[in-house]
This record gives sequence, C-alpha cells and structure tokens, in this order.
Amino acid sequence: MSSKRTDYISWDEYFMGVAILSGMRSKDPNTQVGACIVSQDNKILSMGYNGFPIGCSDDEFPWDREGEPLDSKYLYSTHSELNAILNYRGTSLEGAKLYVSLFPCNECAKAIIQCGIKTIVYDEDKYKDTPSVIASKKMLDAAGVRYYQYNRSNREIKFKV
Ligand SMILES: O=c1ccn([C@H]2C[C@H](O)[C@@H](COP(=O)(O)O)O2)c(=O)[nH]1
Ligand SMILES: [Zn+2]
Repeated sequence: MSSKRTDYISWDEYFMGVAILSGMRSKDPNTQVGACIVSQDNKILSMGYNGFPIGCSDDEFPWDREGEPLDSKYLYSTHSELNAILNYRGTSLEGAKLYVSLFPCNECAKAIIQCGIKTIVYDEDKYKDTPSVIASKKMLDAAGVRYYQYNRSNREIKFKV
C-alpha cells in the first residue's frame, strides 16, 4: 500500500508562491510586487500585482523612478495589495490573510485595515527604514493587524512541463 507524500508544500509556501507568481506579471522594471488574499479557511479570494490602471498604457505611462513627478511612475502605479483588494468580487474580506512579496506601504496599509484583512505575510522588507513603511507598521499595530515575515524554505519549486 502506498503512503501519502510528506514533501508537499505548506500553506505559506503555496500562497507566497502564488503571490510571487502574480508579481511576475508586473511590467515595473525595478520592483515587481505580487499579492494574494486568502480566506480564513485557506481559499484564494483575490490576487494582484503592481501596474498602471486599466486604460493607462504600459507603453505610454512612464516607468522611471526619478525625474519630474509627472514623468515618473509613482503618481500612476497601483500597488499590488490595492489591486488585489479591488480585484475581489465577493462581499467581504473581513478576517482574510494577505500574502505579499514586499511589505505594504502606508497607503496600502490604510486599505488593508479598512477592508478587514487581519494578517499579513510578507517576503521582502527592503523599504523598512522609509517613513512610508514605518507609518504603515504604526497603523497596522494600532489597528491590530498581525504581520510576520515569510520563512523562506530552501526548497526549489519547479513547474512540471
Ligand atoms: O506597498 C507597495 C509598495 C510599492 N509597490 C510597488 C509600487 C512600485 O511599482 C514598486 C516600487 O518601485 P521602486 O522602484 O522599488 O521604488 O512597488 C507595491 O506594489 N506595493
Ligand atoms: Zn502600497
């Protein structure tokens, strides 16, 4: 009799994998961010990645990081977490979990808090010393949103073709 597999991926590996895969759709040349929102019973509710809003062409709007505000990406790009929240077609995200490849900024933190997400699992935190992320953590702490860093396994996840 065969016994069950034991080397299957964990929930965190599964959902962070989906978030990272989603980020691979991003056209941002510098930072690709992916997000995956999951219910309390581990069902995927929505996904998103950073990019320009519908109708704002990836080929016409700027991807630059520097220069005049109107000629760089920051005023135009929608963040992955906000896209995942806005892409959701159900009625409530109350109590949901967010998997995201980069720690959410202060603007995303506001949306996360207001839509009822209660847990954030993040991978990178490369902007941790910026006012945006410091403010984000202040608000998340005040609102009782729990967050923890994804524990990267050394497992290489390969797709079969
Ligand atoms: O909470 C966040 C913060 C940032 N992003 C996106 C927005 C931009 O497209 C990139 C950051 O670009 P840099 O060149 O690293 O400044 O990340 C996001 O989706 N969510
Ligand atoms: Zn953000």
